[in-house]
Amino acid sequence: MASLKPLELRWGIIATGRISRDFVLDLLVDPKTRDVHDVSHKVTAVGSRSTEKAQEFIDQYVKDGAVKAYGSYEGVYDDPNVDAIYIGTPHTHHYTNARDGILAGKHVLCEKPVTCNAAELKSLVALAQERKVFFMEALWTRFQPLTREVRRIADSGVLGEPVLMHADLAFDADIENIPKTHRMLDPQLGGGALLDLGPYPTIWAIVGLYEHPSNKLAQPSAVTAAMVKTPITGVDSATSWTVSFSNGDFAAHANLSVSMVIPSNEPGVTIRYRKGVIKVASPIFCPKSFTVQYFNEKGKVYKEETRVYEYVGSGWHFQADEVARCVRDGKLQSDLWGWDKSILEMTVFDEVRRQGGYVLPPGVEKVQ
Ligand SMILES: NC(=O)C1=CN([C@@H]2O[C@H](COP(=O)(O)OP(=O)(O)OC[C@H]3O[C@@H](n4cnc5c(N)ncnc54)[C@H](OP(=O)(O)O)[C@@H]3O)[C@@H](O)[C@H]2O)C=CC1
Ligand SMILES: O=C1OC[C@@H](O)[C@H](O)[C@H]1O
Repeated sequence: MASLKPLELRWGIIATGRISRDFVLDLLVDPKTRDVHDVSHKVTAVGSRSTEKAQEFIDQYVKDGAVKAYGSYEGVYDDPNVDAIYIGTPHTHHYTNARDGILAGKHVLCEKPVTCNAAELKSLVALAQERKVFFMEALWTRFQPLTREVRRIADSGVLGEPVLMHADLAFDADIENIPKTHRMLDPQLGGGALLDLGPYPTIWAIVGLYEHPSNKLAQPSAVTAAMVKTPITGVDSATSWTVSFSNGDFAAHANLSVSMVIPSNEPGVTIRYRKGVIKVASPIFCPKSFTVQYFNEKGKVYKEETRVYEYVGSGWHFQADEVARCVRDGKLQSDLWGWDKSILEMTVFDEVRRQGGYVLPPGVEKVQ
């Protein structure tokens, strides 16, 4: 039997900031170390607002003289040796970068939050369909083996239906001491806790409740929210919101929260089912373990299991493998993190910002 050659996806990197570095370092990890044999990755171009920065990024991280350095993002969009672009710019640039990449015929993996609002996202989805390119938000947590296993256990029905869940993500962004132009503080860059950290509690609400078979992929029935704003620039320093699902006999709530002023990322995620609990360890964007408790008829824990995950790299490569497989198979969206999920996320964020009174400056939202 002829051996199948792995598909090698050729990546162009848009922007040379922190997350582009992290993503590229994971792209360079040998896929065989995570038992992946059907796809592989190659960085062929890096685009930055400055050619020097692009070259420095290549020299420091990619370490391959054949990689092309561009002093503009357009250079990467137009490079025939690039199959897919990875967008690592600040939130409010995602729409324009993704649109330009799609229009140039590239497949697109775009950092979270994929856009500033649901309208921008829907417009990109329509464009990706029209141009027949793959397009996905880089919600890396969804592709990690731990998350897939949580989903498998929940789907097996052994815990019964979920009823209530909590998911929280906090870190101290040192907002008193960073410049007001930092992406965490500047409203022009979509600053604040919700847009930066909110995708993570949301991914767990989607895995725990939206994707649960009993919900039948019904949209949330209600969203309630509260925001605390920092006087420094007016963006949210902490936000809490509840997403309710109610579909026939199924009713469940997700209590979600984020903060950029607390120096602790506990308590993580707790999904409470009728017959047990799943507790996912912090940090919830890349947890390394989770515990399942099984209840007897009296609601007492009769069995507890903890699973621990280890792999080479930092966890961003799993989403890259998904992109490569989807491109290989001619898919425009992922089955694991499809457009419906990003649209749900951005629609909830629009509503949370509406209730919290967080209006982005004029001109920031390119589609409304
Ligand atoms: N998945 C994850 O774990 C993480 C995701 N992120 C997401 O990635 C995105 C970028 O975050 P991060 O890497 O921390 O940000 P950085 O500020 O470190 O990098 C952003 C890069 O975008 C480019 N850029 C283009 N326009 C601007 C502008 N007006 N202001 C600042 N930078 C600009 C710059 O690259 P250049 O000069 O080369 O053009 C810059 O280096 C965010 O949307 C964030 O949500 C962030 C951290 C972790
Ligand atoms: O995606 C992210 O995850 C980790 C956080 O530290 C970071 O601010 C955020 O962008």
